[in-house]
Amino acid sequence: MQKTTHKTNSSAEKQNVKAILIANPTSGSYTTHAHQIDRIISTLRQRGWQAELKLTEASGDARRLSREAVEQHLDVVIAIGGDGTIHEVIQELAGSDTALGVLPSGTVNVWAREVGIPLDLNGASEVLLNGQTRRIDLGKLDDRYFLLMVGIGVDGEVTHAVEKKPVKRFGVIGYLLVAAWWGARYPAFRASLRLNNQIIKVHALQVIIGNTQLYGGAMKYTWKAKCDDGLLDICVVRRQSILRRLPVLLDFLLRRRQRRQWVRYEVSDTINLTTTEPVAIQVDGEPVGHTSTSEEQPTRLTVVPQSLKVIVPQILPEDLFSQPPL
Ligand SMILES: Nc1ncnc2c1ncn2[C@@H]1O[C@H](COP(=O)(O)OP(=O)(O)OP(=O)(O)O)[C@@H](O)[C@H]1O
Repeated sequence: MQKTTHKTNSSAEKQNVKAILIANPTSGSYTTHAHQIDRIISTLRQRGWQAELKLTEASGDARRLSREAVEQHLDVVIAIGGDGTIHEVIQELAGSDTALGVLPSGTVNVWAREVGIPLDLNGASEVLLNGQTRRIDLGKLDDRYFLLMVGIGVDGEVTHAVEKKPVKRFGVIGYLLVAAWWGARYPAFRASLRLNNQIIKVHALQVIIGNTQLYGGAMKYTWKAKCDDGLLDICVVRRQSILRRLPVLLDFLLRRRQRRQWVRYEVSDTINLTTTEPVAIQVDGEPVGHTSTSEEQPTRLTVVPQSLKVIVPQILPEDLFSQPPL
């Protein structure tokens, strides 16, 4: 991966930082990391941070604690969990001056992988102390913010199915089994997307609308996306016969150039989407209902430029950011 370096004078800035660490104890690898967290908090305090740890007890707690952090004008909310916990936190950090920091302890940790935050917590805590702060865009699906992407179609169905079934407890393996089942039998859907300057009609297996590039920790559907350019990237995977689906998936997994032939790729800052039948949606990996079939009230996606402060490594993937450091 190509990398670029933007040095900022972060060590001077990062003293007297007021932070809360919000940990999801049910996230993928939390139990194996729990012992490290106390030591990391001690280190942060030694470096002049006011840092307090709170554990969530249920879904929704991370959002509530983040709202309180913004109200108290804290500098940083550190999410200890995966992309689902981050998804809750950004709902309240959006539009504020409170920055998102991450100690990744989820199953896949797409955001951490995307920007190069180390998956070992000591490495990730170094990023908190010596990283840089950037402002990035957030996408919005109706009233809900998203950091990574919205998926409509096969992955929406898979996310909804995993949520309902006991396979969730088998982690990535359970998810892959459900994905294989749905990937083979999913019928295509018809969608209409009204973008800035055009209306496109598609017959698709999958529509991905990305603020960032990485998908599922491995693939890139929206491979041209920049997280601070004021635009969303749209990748429509066209309908394929059942026999063709596996080779198409392999093209994406192996990031082969030829994957481009299977998709329609667009960019826009607004997308009004309708489908002929309701289609399942996932947002940052969370299941969130179905698409609208009504032209009068379409499913609406927008981008909110520069709405989230994030702490990221000094060395970033060069093709993910378009703006200079703060
Ligand atoms: N204490 C809790 N009990 C139950 N669910 C929780 C709790 N705290 C948060 N959650 C929910 O758990 C879900 C999954 O969390 P999270 O995404 O952090 O972990 P993960 O699924 O292991 O990681 P990833 O999304 O990176 O694969 C989220 O929807 C979040 O809202």
